[in-house]
Amino acid sequence: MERGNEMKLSKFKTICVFCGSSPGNKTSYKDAAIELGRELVSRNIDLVYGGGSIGLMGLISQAVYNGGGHVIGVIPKTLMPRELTGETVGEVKAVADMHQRKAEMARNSDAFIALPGGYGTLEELLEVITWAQLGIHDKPVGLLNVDGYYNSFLSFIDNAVEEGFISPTARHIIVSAPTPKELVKNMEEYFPQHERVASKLSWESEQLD
Ligand SMILES: C/C(=C\CNc1ncnc2c1ncn2[C@@H]1O[C@H](COP(=O)(O)O)[C@@H](O)[C@H]1O)CO
Repeated sequence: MERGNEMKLSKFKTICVFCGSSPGNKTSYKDAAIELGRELVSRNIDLVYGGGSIGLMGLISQAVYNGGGHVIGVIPKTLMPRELTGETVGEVKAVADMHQRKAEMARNSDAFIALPGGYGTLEELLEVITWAQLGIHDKPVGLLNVDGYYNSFLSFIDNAVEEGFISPTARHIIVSAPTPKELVKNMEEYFPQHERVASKLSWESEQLD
């Protein structure tokens, strides 16, 4: 490696990224997916994602793959036909169903990031937040708030805290930032503050198998 071009080190070896199977309407969403992919490569972090080449999923996986990074796509067998998911770059892990997919994605990652996306992304994001709250894992969960896409979601969460449904310490589970660089840095500094309902060990055989 050339002098002055050393790879930045990260405490994360692998990050799981949830993101839209659509590209969204703004160029900034597509740019952010590519920028996050390049940020992972620059820090030597492998990508775990939902597989396929459609929407933001395709852009981030291609960016990591083109940069020489390792890409692992975890796809349920029913979504494997190319007309649904497109071509997949890198390693493909076929799983039986959506539940096994999320467990497999979680097991193989040191942290999670959600880019802009729709129902699928929100469902995946909320599940890993809930798992963190319960103490199933203590991995950082990051929200890449591109162009304020997640402002209304974050306001909703703040309102849930105000209304007494989410504890202020559990609000802290969500780490958010507007750019990939800031987000990964904030996630590197994350330290859980919330009470865990059960220990990680007691959940491991239940949830992540
Ligand atoms: C049925 C649709 C697309 C099928 N293709 C998908 N291939 C792989 N993974 C997918 C697919 N659709 C959703 N996912 C997962 O959910 C997230 C994206 O969902 P969103 O609703 O677009 O936000 C993504 O992280 C994948 O893990 C048409 O949707």
